[in-house]
Amino acid sequence: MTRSFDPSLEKAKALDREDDLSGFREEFYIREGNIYLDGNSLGLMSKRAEAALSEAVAAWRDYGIDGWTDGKYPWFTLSEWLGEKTAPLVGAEADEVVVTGSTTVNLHQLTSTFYRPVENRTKILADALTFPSDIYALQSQLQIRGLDPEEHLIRVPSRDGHTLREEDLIAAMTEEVALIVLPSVLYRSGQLLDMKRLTAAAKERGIPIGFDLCHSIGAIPHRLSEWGVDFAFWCNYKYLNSGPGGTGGLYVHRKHFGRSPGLAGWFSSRKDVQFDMDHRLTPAATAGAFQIGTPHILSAAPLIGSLELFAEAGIDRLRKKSLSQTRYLMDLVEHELAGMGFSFGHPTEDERRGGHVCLVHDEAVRISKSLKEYGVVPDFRAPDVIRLAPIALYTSYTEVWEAVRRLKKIMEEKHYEKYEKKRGVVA
Ligand SMILES: Cc1ncc(COP(=O)(O)O)c(C=O)c1O
Ligand SMILES: Nc1c(O)cccc1C(=O)C[C@H](N)C(=O)O
Repeated sequence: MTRSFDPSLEKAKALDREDDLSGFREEFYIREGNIYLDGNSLGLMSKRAEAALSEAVAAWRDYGIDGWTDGKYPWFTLSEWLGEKTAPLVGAEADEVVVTGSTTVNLHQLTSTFYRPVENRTKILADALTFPSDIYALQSQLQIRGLDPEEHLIRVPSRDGHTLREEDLIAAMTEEVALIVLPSVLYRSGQLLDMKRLTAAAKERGIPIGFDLCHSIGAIPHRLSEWGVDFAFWCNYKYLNSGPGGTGGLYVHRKHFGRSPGLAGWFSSRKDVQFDMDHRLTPAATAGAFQIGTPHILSAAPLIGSLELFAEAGIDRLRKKSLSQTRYLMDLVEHELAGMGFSFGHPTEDERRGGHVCLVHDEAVRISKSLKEYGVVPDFRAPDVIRLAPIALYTSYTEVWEAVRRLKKIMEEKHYEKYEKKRGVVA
């Protein structure tokens, strides 16, 4: 915290007045009186996403089967078209990205494609803090190949339970490692890993490396092609606001174009020969080759509208505001909640934080429930984390200020003590 920090409401209002992105808030449906700080779990609906979904439904109504080739967004090429529009967000070329599948399915696809165990090089390198779905996917990939995950899946431990050290990850990149899969931003603590450094280290050792971008896409800029990242995968329903279960995305560096997909299907095909229906697959010479079956058009459609907003706002401006808002939130926490048992789960430097603030507290589960009753939507992640995500497209500084005011009241009045120390079904 700087000495000159001003915790007043007037300051929050002034920050809103100076904010050149504040107009984007009008694009979203925001529940009156509710402070939504959970856009890193499920982003809010924008009017453009809603319109794009309605347009897709109308195309189905109006064109029937011809919707595959006719209408404003022909379905046959929608996945590639959306990939092209997503590419600037991940720092890739247009044909290195495709919108398809889900995070977990895309990880299965990319592991099936890039994991090539040979002789003593059989291990997959991951970490102890990653999202469980990634671990389950990697464990099952090993099992399919008759390898014991206990022996072949390395999970680099955390020294403090919240963060990872790049040097520990690099030290684990041994000659036994055949594949590396890491998160860009850790889902619980919000730590941002140094993807450039990790990729360079993996390349030096000849190990393919991929990243789970669920908690960074739409929140921070990436330079995947330039860094030489081999592959990446993500969901579009968090910062990209594409709706619950919205179609995910993947990136494959162009040096791998021409590789056969580990999990093939007829949508892996080169478009011009797909309807020849030949039993020999001719994979697309782009990231499109890593699709499997018919695209989920209605689940992808909201992204058409969402990506327009990102093109207009620009990811660099969004990151700048996000850093300013998370810094403001951290300053308020330090100033207003000192001595109340809170600490930050992530490093505090800008270049090592993603888009959310991770508050660690022994009473996290009860405080989270209390916050919800007070109209602030956080999420709780067991055992002791409260995640708070101001979203640059729609959260105001005044809301951040008000959320901390309510949190302070909850702590002062010990309002959380009325709740059971037990998480909800979807926490
Ligand atoms: C980092 C991370 N990886 C994977 C997933 C799983 O994504 P999905 O359920 O869309 O496959 C999530 C969120 O659920 C996540 O946050
Ligand atoms: N995908 C989710 C869902 O279907 C229900 C509740 C939460 C989620 C999430 O996305 C959780 C999220 N991956 C996380 O960062 O914890």
